[in-house]
Amino acid sequence: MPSSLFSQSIAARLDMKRVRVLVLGPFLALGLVLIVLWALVGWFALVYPRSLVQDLQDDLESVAQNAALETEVLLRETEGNLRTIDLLMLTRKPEAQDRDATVSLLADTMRDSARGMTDVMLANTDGRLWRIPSVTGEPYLTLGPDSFLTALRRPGGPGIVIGAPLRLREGAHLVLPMATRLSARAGEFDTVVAFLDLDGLLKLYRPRIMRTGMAIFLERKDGVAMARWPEIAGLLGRNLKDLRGGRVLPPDAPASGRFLVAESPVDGLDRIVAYRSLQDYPLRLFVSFERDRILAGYLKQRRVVLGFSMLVSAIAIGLMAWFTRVQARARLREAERQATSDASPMGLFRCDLSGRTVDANETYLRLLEVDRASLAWGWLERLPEAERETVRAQWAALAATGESVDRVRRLTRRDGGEMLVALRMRPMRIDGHIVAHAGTVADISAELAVERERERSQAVMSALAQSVAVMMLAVDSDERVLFCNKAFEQRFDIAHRSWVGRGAQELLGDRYAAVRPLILRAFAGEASVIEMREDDMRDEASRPMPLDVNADGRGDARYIELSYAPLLSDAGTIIGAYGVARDVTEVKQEQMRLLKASNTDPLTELLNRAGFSAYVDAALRRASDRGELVALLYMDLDRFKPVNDEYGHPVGDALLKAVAGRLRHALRPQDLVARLGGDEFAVFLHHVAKPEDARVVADKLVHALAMPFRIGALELRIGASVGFCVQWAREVRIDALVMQADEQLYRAKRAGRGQASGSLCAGRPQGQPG
Ligand SMILES: Nc1nc2c(ncn2[C@@H]2O[C@H](COP(=O)(O)OP(=O)(O)OP(=O)(O)O)[C@@H](O)[C@H]2O)c(=O)[nH]1
Repeated sequence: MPSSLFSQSIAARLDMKRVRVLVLGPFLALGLVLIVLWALVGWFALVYPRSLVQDLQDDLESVAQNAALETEVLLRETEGNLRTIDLLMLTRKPEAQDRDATVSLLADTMRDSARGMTDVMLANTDGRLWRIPSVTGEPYLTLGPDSFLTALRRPGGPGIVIGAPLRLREGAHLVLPMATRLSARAGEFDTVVAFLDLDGLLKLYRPRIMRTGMAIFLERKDGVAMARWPEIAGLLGRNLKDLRGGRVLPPDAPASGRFLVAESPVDGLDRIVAYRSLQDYPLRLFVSFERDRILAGYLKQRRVVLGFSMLVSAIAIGLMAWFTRVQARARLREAERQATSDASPMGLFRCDLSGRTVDANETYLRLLEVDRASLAWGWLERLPEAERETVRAQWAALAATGESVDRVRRLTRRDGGEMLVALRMRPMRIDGHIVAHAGTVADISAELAVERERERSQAVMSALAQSVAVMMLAVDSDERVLFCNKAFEQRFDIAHRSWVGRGAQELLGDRYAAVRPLILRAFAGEASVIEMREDDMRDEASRPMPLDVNADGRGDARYIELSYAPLLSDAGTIIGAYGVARDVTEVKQEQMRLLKASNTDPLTELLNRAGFSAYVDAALRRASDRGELVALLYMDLDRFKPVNDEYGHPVGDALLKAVAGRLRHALRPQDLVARLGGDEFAVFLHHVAKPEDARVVADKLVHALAMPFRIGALELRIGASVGFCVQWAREVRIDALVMQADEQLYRAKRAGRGQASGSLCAGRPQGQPG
């Protein structure tokens, strides 16, 4: 496997590991918390109660031991007292022992001073007991022959016996009898009995009861209840075996121990018990505690702990669900970021504060021909080897200072080709601290080539625009000047490039009004071309070039052709307008000269038939628009043919010229005069004030031509017949006018020549203003 692929797979594995840690980390942490929590809960639910019981049993055991010791001490003291009496009695006479003064003194002393001992008596074999001293001589108490004392008399029986609790008198405290055989019979007495005050014994126990629910119970090994605190009425003296569920430890049971009682026969409660056997007496001391009472506190705690644990678990599960959702969203965002980053036409990268690239998209890798394993400084391989270390040091310094980078670098491809790369980098800040850098890399080789090409073509275009004679102007959609060429600058006397940012109106001055409609049409997407006399551009509004009958195409008038078109962006949207203004005076003059030639009679330089027809058409339209009266006069020279015949055509031609001159002289400059052919002439009058004016003009012409003509040395007389008609321009067509005028001419000729005949129209037509 190639080393780069190998390290790439390691990098991928490391990346996956990082992702897994990030994804699973919170779940593992929460899972761990839950495991620890429930382990603690398990310990608390299963182990802790047992240890509670054990601790309690330890306590109970210690109480039992101490209480047993104290009981034993008390019993021993009592036994000691019994032995003392026994010894004393050995020294006394056997008669009337119960009244012996010394023994009585001793007994009294013991009653008063011995701990717990309330009385001492002597017993005979049939179970009757006498106090010491016996005041009455009568037995104080009768136990009967089968009392506990019988055990003393059994051969091999115990040296000392303890009887069941009894009352010496009705209503007196319970006492515990303890007896021993006298070493020597004293009369009928063979036994001395001491009575221990049970209350005194219980007083010993009471301080041991540390809490409610605790009990101390003294039991004789055969099962007889000897003492209990707290007291239970009717219990003492009874054998446990006789109670429900009662049970007695076997004689060979260990001297001490502990156990759980499911249900105590004494009070019917479940108890935890520790016991201790007295060493020298057949007694056991039980210390117990109500199981429910010790667990009550625990159970309350357990409810709290379980509730708390379930709450924590619910929160943890909720958190996990929330984490899952957050992570799903975050992963989706990350995947989206990754995909869009990879789809970006630009290389995107991030580098740390030491300048090492730590993340990049696919475009970056492809562009710089770097593989992910060598991401950190792989791009340096695109530089000449000699430069790499220097560039690396510079880059690291830039990254350390957090400087923004905007530069273009020339890099070498793996195949040896070159590319130009635009590099931009900016610091990433968190709370004002630079934590990393992010940037873009773009291959601008192609853009640069295009840009250079564009610059070149712009230079060419600009040079062309500056060198041509036509004026060029480009404005943006606010009519601010984007460009105007040298011809424009010169014509409008603007300093070079001083037009930058100025408004078209300011630049064009009084010509703006004429140009603006074209600019607006261009903004609307329409290209338009018009020709104007330059003088007219200064008028309020541009208007088409008027038909000037007398214009001869020469003179001072300059003509401009304006063409405007929309200025389009690369995207095809209109961003302004551009226009070209061309001086077309010479072309115009030539056009007018040709037009004039085609419309002019070369001999007389009057309009010919075609020219007359064209001009009359236009003049009639204009007159119609204005609601004017118009008149058409047809004229034929009288007796012209004889001049030709007599003096030749050149004289005839000269005469025709003279006629033309006289006609022009007789008419207003704006009246149209034409030679229709031969010796026929026509005159069109527009803006006739009243119909009769036409007759006046006709008569004036007849009169003008009746005057002799001087041609060279000749004086020639001819005349003219005129037919005319007058009509409201709005109501007549040209051919009708021609017909009428021709008819009237015919009439004038027939009437003897040298006169005018005409038809005048009726009054002003309806609806026509006066
Ligand atoms: N010199 C000259 N003569 C022309 C020209 N054109 C036409 N004519 C002549 O003009 C004459 C016109 O004829 P008419 O109108 O019958 O002659 P007229 O003598 O005026 O006759 P009335 O009109 O009846 O009086 C003809 O003899 C044509 O040859 C031209 O250009 N030059």
